[in-house]
Amino acid sequence: MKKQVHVVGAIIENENKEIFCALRGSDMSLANYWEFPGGKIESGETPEKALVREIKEEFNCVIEVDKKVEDTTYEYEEVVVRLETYKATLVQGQPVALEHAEVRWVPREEIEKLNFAPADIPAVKKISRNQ
Ligand SMILES: Nc1nc2c([nH]c(=O)n2[C@H]2C[C@H](O)[C@@H](COP(=O)(O)OP(=O)(O)OP(=O)(O)O)O2)c(=O)[nH]1
Repeated sequence: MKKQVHVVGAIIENENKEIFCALRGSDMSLANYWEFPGGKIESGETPEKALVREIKEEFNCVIEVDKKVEDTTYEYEEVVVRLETYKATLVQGQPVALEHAEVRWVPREEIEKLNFAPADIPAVKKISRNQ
């Protein structure tokens, strides 16, 4: 059976209705795909707690997690990913890319132009439709 991973992603929006997007580096799995920043939920963690921890670890800032946007399961060649995405806002600091190749604040209606990881597409579509 394929490895199953349960991941959370943050859709962080600023006051200009721009979304924070992160590009995975060429040394990461799913290399060169854009994603909503986040990562794997550790055992005993709530999705919200995992998101706050991952964003602090990878971008050195603090977010507040808001409502859930999407819950998608996507089967990649080697792994099955369940990705839950949540709206979030920055409450402390500005995100800096500690592990990613690039980060960008992208106007909500333009995020569909980025090459997002396949598991993210349902959330990308929802967000760009203004939901
Ligand atoms: N953080 C995040 N991961 C995503 C998204 N979409 C998506 O398919 N993934 C996948 C990529 C990874 O396989 C996994 C997240 O893992 P991670 O970012 O915490 O860890 P990682 O790169 O070290 O993963 P791995 O190579 O060790 O398996 O979920 C997304 O929007 N955000």
